Amino acid sequence: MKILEGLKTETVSSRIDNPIALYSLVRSKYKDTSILESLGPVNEDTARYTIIGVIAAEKLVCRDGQTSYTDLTSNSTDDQAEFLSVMNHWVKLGGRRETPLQLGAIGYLGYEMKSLFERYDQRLTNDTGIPDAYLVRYSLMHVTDHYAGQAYWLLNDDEHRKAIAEFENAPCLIHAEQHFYVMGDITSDFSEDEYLEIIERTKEYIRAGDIFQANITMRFHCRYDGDPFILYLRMRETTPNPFFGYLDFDMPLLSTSPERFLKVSGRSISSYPIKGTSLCQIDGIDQKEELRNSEKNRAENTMITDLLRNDIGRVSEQGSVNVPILCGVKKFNNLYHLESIVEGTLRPNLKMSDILQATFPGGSITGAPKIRAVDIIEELELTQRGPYTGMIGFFGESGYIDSNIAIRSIYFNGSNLYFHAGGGIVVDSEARSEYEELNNKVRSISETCREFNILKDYRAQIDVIDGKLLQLLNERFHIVKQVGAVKEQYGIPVTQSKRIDEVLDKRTKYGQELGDVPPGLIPELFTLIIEFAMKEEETDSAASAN
Ligand SMILES: C=C(O[C@@H]1C=C(C(=O)O)C=C[C@H]1O)C(=O)O
Repeated sequence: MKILEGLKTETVSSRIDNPIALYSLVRSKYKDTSILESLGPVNEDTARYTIIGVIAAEKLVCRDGQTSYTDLTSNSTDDQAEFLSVMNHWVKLGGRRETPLQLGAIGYLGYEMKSLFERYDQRLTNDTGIPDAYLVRYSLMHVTDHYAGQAYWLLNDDEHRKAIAEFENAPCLIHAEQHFYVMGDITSDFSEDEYLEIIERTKEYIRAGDIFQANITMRFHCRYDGDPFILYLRMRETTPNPFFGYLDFDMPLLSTSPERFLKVSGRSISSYPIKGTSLCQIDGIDQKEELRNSEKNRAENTMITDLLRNDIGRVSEQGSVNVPILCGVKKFNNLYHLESIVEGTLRPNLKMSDILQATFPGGSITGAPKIRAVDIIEELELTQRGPYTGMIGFFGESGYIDSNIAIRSIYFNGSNLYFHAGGGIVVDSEARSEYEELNNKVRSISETCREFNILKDYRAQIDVIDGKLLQLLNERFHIVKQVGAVKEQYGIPVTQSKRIDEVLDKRTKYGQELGDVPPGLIPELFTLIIEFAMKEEETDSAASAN
């Protein structure tokens, strides 16, 4: 099948200054839309652009090693497409536009796409149904440059002018469907003990000399209902990070990643490996210097930085690779991470596939050396990673690429949502603190999901009522103690069968009149209360007898 040619891109300026509101409207009108956002303080490099994929023209979807390419304008599909040749066709490296002001594709390459580049062991199977890769090439996009305070439409089809006019004139409000709920508890595939055991096995491989480091991860899931975009809107508030995105594909994917994988602009290529994690505060004490000086975390990061130098070196001019920052401490919400920067100058005449071949999957989520680490991961982990630890990004037709490492990300298959977390394991890793670190990494996602638990409001009401019940019980037993004292003083026996029968009878009848109290509960509950009350009275008498 003929793949659509990259047509001349036209740039039209836009007055819209609230891209997330625009996106909420875009997704209500079109299929396969997407938004990439960089959240946090705006500067020249990060939090600069918001990129919205508005009208989809082509898509590329990979499942179990099979790639299908669809030309959405004619609705024709080729089920035997070659993933990398389509990507090479879509992205021409070395273009002169060094910003995302160019049409292009948005989407993800999941971790399983690794098998395009190397013969890795394959043991785990896809049990979620999420495609291994999903990329959409757009003929209408909207890009906001927050640093320059400007916004643009990019289009290659005059027909889209009507849509642009409609969006420009629409009220700038966030459109979101009614609800998003999470049902039941979040469960993980490993129990804590199993995870600790896996960490020990990883360390055995390290001691045996197979690897220096492996990034071992686990999956969490729970049931959901409704529109995941509502969760995305909330995550923007709870955990703003520089590599956010929402891909509104057949199975939506949202990312709150802090980590840049690859940026390509003109001939420069860079990667910002993150490795080394700590809560910002432990017992009220700031952990920045602790992390900066942690030998273990610095070693973890340095190994991966070295791996990235090697990977980027494979596509860079000789002598051009350098590391302007090694182990810088950066704050991402409640976490500090060590982040390095590796950059190089691309050799001329490279293709997109050369870059992926040299670097994918990212070293920070595999370990070192990469190939052996990936095989060990396949042996030790319990589930496929899906989009997690792959890359999510923008692939511009003139060669501007910006992408994240798809960590702190959630994918949705219609009934369940899934997210994963993990960390780099080295020889001196302590299994229990690795488990804690992993939980710190998912905390913002799991806590935000819990806010949407369908039972949350009811549970809160029950908590209040239970509080009142407990106070009343406390009052009741306070009086029971006084009764005990009186019985003791006047020699009245603690057990008063007639009174017990009376109380049980009256309470049971009153319970029935109330209507909602289950009939069997009251006699059982009050028998128990009276039993304990008599014990209290007896203890009281015994105490005063002593
Ligand atoms: C694997 C994850 O994170 C990776 C591991 C890190 C670490 O070990 O310190 C830090 C950032 C990521 O490269 C994750 O968040 O799930």
